[in-house]
Amino acid sequence: MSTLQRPRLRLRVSEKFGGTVQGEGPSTGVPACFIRLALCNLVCSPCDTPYTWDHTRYDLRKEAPYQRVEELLAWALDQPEDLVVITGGEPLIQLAGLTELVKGLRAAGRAVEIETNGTIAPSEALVAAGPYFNVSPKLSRFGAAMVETRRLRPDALRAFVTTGRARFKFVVSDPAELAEVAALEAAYALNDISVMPEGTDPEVILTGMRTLEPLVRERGYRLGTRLHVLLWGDERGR
Ligand SMILES: Nc1nc2[nH]cc(C(=O)O)c2c(=O)[nH]1
Ligand code: SF4
Ligand SMILES: [Mg+2]
Repeated sequence: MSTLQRPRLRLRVSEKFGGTVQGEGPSTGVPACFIRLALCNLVCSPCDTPYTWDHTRYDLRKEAPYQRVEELLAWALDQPEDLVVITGGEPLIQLAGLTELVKGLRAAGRAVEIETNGTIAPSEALVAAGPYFNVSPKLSRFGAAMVETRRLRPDALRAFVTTGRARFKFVVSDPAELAEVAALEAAYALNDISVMPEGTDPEVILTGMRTLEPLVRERGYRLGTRLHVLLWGDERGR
């Protein structure tokens, strides 16, 4: 292929690290390496990765340098872990580069999970590349800094459900928020729902799980956690 057909795509990357496990969602505990893409289209106040997007507090020229997709691919394929988690920020903002990256990883036989806030519909090409989508729509408390129409995009949520490769993950800090989860489940026929507590401190996660466990079980959801927080607290790169 000529370079015209296949541009040398680059991605703005916040960090990449291996030697850890998937800490959230259905693959919790699976050995994984991570590529954290920069930039986000939302502005959640409890965000634990503001350095990926908040240019008022961080210098994104330093925090979010460009890297070539081939270089990222070479790095990921050099890691021993079979599972590559692409997170952010919001990875779907950089759709073209993301798609090339996922294609390369899948062609090399890697399992790929994309962590997303569910507001940007995946393209056909991205879905065809074969990642799983861990979709985490923001509830009213977590997304209080935004109007509902910004944090919940009906068309995008439907598009994720239609892929058949999406699982849904909600961060909850008050049991009352489970009613919001149930309303979204009904409105969009969401499948494979896990509910996890909010927090960057192991004690807070554990206490939250103890509170949520009976309520989440009653509703038939999966009790999620943040395993990396339980193990390593707020340490970056885990
Ligand atoms: N170990 C580990 N698992 C994770 N799962 C989702 C993460 C994220 O930041 O999106 C994350 C993370 O930052 N670390
Ligand atoms: S969607 Fe995620 S990365 Fe973006 S601001 Fe909210 S919590 Fe942070
Ligand atoms: Mg995280």
